[in-house]
Amino acid sequence: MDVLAIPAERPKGWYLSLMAPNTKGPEFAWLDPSRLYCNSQALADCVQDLLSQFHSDPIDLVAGIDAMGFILGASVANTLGKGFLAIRKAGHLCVATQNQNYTDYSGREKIMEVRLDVLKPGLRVLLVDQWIETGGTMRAAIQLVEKLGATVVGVAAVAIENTEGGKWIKENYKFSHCIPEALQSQVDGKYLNFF
Ligand SMILES: O=P(O)(O)OC[C@H]1O[C@H](OP(=O)(O)OP(=O)(O)O)[C@H](O)[C@@H]1O
Ligand SMILES: Nc1ncnc2[nH]cnc12
Repeated sequence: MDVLAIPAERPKGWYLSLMAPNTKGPEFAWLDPSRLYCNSQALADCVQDLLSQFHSDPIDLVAGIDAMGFILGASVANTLGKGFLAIRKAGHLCVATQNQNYTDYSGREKIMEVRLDVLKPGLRVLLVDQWIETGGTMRAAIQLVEKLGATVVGVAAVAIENTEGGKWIKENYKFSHCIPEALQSQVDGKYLNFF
């Protein structure tokens, strides 16, 4: 595969075949989407797909989740001409933070944190992460934004699996993702036929 090649035709989600399956075992995520960020057209098309639901929504700030959500979130922010806020896994920020416990697809208890001096009532925030599997990580980020009084305009990720938590997000927030309807059942089954 030529990872950097830009095809002549670019149907919806064309870049998803750049993602690579887990070859290391169950303690890792089932997939690594990050190779699609290596292809500049793939990243640009992915960002446009994520923004397609939000063209009529005022957004003040994009927040991305540690770590891979930083890449996609910063790309979305840059495309929108807005700033970017990092939502961190605990233990890195040297300033006062709001913290939130959560459990993700690994089943491990984790803590996420955000600095106290950016989010405030009235601020409209678009939350971006690479992937939503159980939804635990995104739900914690939503809780952090809302605890500080800001508004979650919506949630964007390459994929939102139809898990209990993924469905909760879809039912309660405006959302966008990059998975064509015909591929969603493969994503939910954690196997893509193009691997
Ligand atoms: O919906 P969930 O089950 O909560 O899982 C989703 C989270 O897991 C992945 O990140 P991971 O913690 O693997 O870290 P990374 O971004 O550093 O790769 C992914 O990028 C989301 O942040
Ligand atoms: N990057 C990812 N790919 C697939 N499943 C995931 N679950 C959590 N992160 C994921």
